[in-house]
Amino acid sequence: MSTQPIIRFENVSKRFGEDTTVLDGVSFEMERGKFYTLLGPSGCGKTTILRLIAGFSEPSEGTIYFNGKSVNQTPANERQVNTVFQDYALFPHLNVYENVAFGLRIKKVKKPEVDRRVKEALKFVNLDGYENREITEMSGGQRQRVAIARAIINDPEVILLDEPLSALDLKLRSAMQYELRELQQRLGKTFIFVTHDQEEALAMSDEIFVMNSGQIQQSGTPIDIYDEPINRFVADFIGESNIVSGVMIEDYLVEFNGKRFECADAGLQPNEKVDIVLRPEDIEITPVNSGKLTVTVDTSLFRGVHYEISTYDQDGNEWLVHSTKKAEVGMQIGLDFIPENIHVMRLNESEEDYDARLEAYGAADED
Ligand SMILES: Nc1ncnc2c1ncn2[C@@H]1O[C@H](COP(=O)(O)OP(=O)(O)OP(=O)(O)O)[C@@H](O)[C@H]1O
Repeated sequence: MSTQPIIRFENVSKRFGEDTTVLDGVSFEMERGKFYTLLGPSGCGKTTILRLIAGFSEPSEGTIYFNGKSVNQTPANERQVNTVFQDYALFPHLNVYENVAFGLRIKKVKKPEVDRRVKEALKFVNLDGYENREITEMSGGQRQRVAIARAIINDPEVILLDEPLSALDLKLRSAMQYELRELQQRLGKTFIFVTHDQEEALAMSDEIFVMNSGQIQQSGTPIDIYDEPINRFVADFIGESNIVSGVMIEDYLVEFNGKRFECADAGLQPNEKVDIVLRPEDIEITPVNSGKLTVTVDTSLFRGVHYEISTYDQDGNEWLVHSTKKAEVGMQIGLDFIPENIHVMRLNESEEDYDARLEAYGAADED
């Protein structure tokens, strides 16, 4: 099997008119058989990337490759791609069988083969026996599965999913997250999933592309992105964080909150201004005299596994802590953290420079 990326974007931009740049020189590669998630706030360009891959839209600049060949001139119906839309775009006047068979009917596939493939696709999504049901009689989760059966029936190499879970209630949504992931692994196809829900992205993906304003800010495994965010935007978007400004005094020594702390980062300029991230679950509560910072407890909420404790320091900055220890509101406490959990971020570092620096200094591997 080919080892080249199944999809490659090379400097792809998308503009509408003179003033609207929706994608700005985006480059990435996607491997066969992986679950990718495009994650970012509303309007950052996620759907635009899906539309370009599907061939519903053309790049203003740059090249899109499938299996190493440019598809800039390839019409949508000749691409090895199928899309599951947010509202599933099922035909309400057709039953389950006819909805799933639709793509094969268009291709004039013979009846016995249509029968066989529809049955197979429905079995795959655990809907065998539902052939004659009307779409209007199916629940949200079942409709989702019909949409997936319809998407896989032509055996595409890539399946695009544009916020397919956003219409479902919370409980069904997490069940479907699990189901989709499991289905992708059974199928072994490349899935490209769009969401603005970071927990969903972390739970489901092999790789996440975090997007903002038409650019990919960072790509990597959920753990990489959570543990080593490249900048303030990614740190803030992926999970709750304490983010403060600081100064890198020298390799492995950083200053914030008026104090100096040992850290695991290196390869920056002496006295370079940086942003610091400390995750709430990486902070320990201690007595005042043994903490690295002294704070006052503002609120404390019990969240089942841990307390979510909001505190503030002498300058009024908030420090959020997740701890199994209880802390009384109004009390002064100490906060402790290990050097490896102080994440230092350069203010404007490109992903390539960032990756090269981590490789050179091994900061990511020390904990
Ligand atoms: N045909 C168009 N003409 C002008 N602007 C457009 C057009 N299509 C999309 N846009 C703009 O492109 C930007 C990106 O849109 P896109 O749908 O890719 O975002 P998104 O990240 O998928 O957002 P959401 O999560 O809200 O769906 C938006 O600001 C949108 O208004």
